[in-house]
Parts: sequence; C-alpha cells; structure tokens
Amino acid sequence: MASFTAGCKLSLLRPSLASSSPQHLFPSLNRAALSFSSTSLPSISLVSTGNLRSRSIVASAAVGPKLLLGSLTSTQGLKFAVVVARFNGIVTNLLLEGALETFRRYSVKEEDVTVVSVPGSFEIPVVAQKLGKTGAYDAILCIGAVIRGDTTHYDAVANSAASGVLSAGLSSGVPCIFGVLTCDDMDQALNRAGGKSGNKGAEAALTAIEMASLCKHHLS
Ligand SMILES: Nc1c(NC[C@H](O)[C@H](O)[C@H](O)CO)[nH]c(=O)[nH]c1=O
Ligand SMILES: CC(=O)[C@@H](O)COP(=O)(O)O
Repeated sequence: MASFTAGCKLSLLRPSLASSSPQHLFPSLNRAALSFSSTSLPSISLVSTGNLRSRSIVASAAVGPKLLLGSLTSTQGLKFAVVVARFNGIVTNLLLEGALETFRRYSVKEEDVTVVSVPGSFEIPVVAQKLGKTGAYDAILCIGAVIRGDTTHYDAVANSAASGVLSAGLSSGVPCIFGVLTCDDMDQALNRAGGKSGNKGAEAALTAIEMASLCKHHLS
C-alpha cells in the first residue's frame, strides 16, 4: 500500500500525478474500494474530485487514511435542481433530456428533481445561487447553450455563465455544476447534446450526483 509524507500535496510531490486515476497511482487499490465512500486505506489520505473521465487525486495531510469519493450508487434521498436556459432550446432540451435520463438511470426519484426554466444562460447563476441558498438541494445542475454569433455577445454570456455558476456554488456552498455548452456553431452544440460527442447534459448529471454525494455523505 502506498504511503506519503504527511503535509505534502501529491501534486507537489510529483505534479504529473495530480490528475492520474487512483488505480494508476496505487495499483493495489481495487475498484470496489474506489467506487464508494470512506473506505479506509492504510497509510494514505486521498481526496478525489472531478467527473468520471477526469478524477484528480491529492494526498491530504490533515485527515486520516480515508478516501473521500462521492458515490454514484447511493443516490437515495439526494435532491437536485436543474436550471435550464430556453435560449437555443433545441439544444438545451436535448441536454435536459440527457440529464433527466441519467438521474433516472442512477435511481434518483423524479420527485427529488426540480427543473427551473430561465430565459438564457446569463440568467442561470442568480437562480442557481438562490436555489442553493434554500438548502433544499444537494446539487444544482446548470444547463445552457451559448453559441457564437457575429458579435462579442457570445463571450460576455459564456464568461458570465461560467464565472456566475462558479460563484453561485461558492456563495451557497452547494455544488453548482456547469452544464453550459460554449460552441462555435449549432453543429458543435448538437454533437454534444446527444450527437457524436455524447450528451454533456448526461455527463453533467453524473457530476452532480457525485458531488451531491461527496458533500452530503462526507463533507457536511
Ligand atoms: N446568445 C446567447 C444567449 N443570450 C441571451 C442571454 O443569456 C440573456 O438571456 C440576455 O442577454 C438577457 O439577459 N443566451 C444563451 O443561453 N445562449 C446564447 O448563445
Ligand atoms: C444576441 C444574442 O443573444 C446572440 O445570439 C449573439 O448574436 P450576435 O453576436 O450575432 O449579435
């Protein structure tokens, strides 16, 4: 079993390892141990964040030998809000469908999901923040599609949505997940809304489940 010097971030010890998978870092950890909650791991402290494709691991000094990882299977009782922009609705409806299908697939009850409709992506953050501050939700999934036009309007909306969703999460203390596409054209957007590049709404819903579980089961 791997062991690290207390007080050192893994990324400081060896930066290239900071975004590696736990299995890569510690071949002796099996999948079962990694797939759920506070499994005791002798001689190492790990904190894992990120979605399924990009987990990042840091060794943590202060806590004991535990792996903190949100569960995708213990979804009972987790409550979600989805804030979805109507702008470019042909895309955002597909993203929303992907998200709701994922919640269903991971056994999140329909009555535990609230969908809130807003005009455009610019309006998402204030609503996400308000929802977060109600304390009624374990994660807020934000869905929108910003598509480049002729002017710089795109940059303003895309940047505001990104920093606004971040800020909503930080100020409310509830994970606010960024499921807002920022694309050069409609083709790019449709490809990411159930087309050949997958459905980013579905991916964002998985991130919401993991973060909700992490915060509710380990960090509250
Ligand atoms: N151009 C896009 C917008 N623009 C609308 C803004 O989000 C906002 O509703 C308006 O400025 C009023 O405050 N919204 C998107 O979601 N996607 C876009 O591509
Ligand atoms: C005005 C908008 O909301 C957006 O579609 C940007 O389009 P454009 O840059 O062509 O004005």
